[in-house]
Amino acid sequence: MSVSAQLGTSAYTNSFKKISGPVVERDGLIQVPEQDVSKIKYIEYLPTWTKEEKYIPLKFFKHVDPGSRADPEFGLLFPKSGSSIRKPITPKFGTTVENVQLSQLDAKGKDELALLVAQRGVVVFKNQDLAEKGPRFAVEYGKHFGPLHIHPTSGAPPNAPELHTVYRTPKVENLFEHSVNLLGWHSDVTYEMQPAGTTFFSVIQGPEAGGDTLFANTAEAYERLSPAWQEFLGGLSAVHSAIQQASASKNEIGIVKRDAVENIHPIIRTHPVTGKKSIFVNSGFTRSIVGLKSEESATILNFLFDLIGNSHDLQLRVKWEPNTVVIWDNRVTNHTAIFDWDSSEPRLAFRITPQAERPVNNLVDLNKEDTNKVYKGQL
Ligand SMILES: O=C(O)CCC(=O)C(=O)O
Ligand SMILES: [Fe+2]
Repeated sequence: MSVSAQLGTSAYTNSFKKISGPVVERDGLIQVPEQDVSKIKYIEYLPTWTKEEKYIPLKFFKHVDPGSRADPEFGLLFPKSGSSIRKPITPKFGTTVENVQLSQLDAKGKDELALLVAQRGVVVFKNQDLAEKGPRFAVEYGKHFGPLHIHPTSGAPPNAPELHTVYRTPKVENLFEHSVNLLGWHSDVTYEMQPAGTTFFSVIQGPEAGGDTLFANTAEAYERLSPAWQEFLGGLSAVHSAIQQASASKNEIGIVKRDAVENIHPIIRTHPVTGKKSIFVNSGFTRSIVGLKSEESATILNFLFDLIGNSHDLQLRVKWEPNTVVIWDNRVTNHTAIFDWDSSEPRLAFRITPQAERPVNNLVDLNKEDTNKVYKGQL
């Protein structure tokens, strides 16, 4: 197998049609076939595309993370006299929260939420009314956390292009025809200069069992490295690419809303709020290490993908129930969908994707457009 064939062949970037099923052109929109729509509870979240929808390249902006303004005592989320409760999912990673209604949080409550998510990596909220409030509410809600990313290829509700939807048709057959599993570990849109930070995801309809989402803690993955490797990797940066995702989408449904980009990010990034370091590579989008020979680069990246994807002792698994909303900090986690059900039950989810700062190794470089000076121009 060639070096390039070992990298970046994730289910996430390559198997849109296999996983999502066919789309048709109807009423001027590319969308799911009519017979599938009757099975869907919240049809306003179904993905749609138009060939005319085009966006100009994203521009740099300074990001002040809402978590940096938060009360570290969490007096609004978890008031001493209140009924809200939090339980860790694993000791260092993930928290489940009950008796907090996300839609009711004011600006200060949302700041606390950003801090909680930064500290715990993944936070699971049960019994939420976000889906019921509709796509536009979700969009307005998410803007507090950063400018919302419009995905270059994903489908979205017609009135909410900022949402990214994930849909699997009832009619996928022979899912494992070409691969023994469909795991696609990634963090979201890391090919952008400023990838996602505090990211919201809700599976609003899914199978009775299956379709869970796996998460890995990349801050903990960094802690597992020896000091020598921490130092070595701290001086390196990697190319993240949207090209495979865009070309798969172009071939399969003829859609690319924004030209594919590549960006270089430090392999070890530092979180602007917690100050913690994490490994910032993912098998979905990270292609090569700047300045290394191809075999060296592939060896290191495959080692890191393996550390993140196969260390079950730094991972957690979310089982979706109706009205669960999960928020992850995309800077300190990787995740993968799980396609393990072959019943005719569809699965429909939406994501709110606020962008955050340009990743930096050292916080002295925070919010400088030219942050990664030493790496620039080496694509
Ligand atoms: O469907 C899932 O469980 C995860 C999908 C995903 O990776 C995403 O929307 O960012
Ligand atoms: Fe994702």
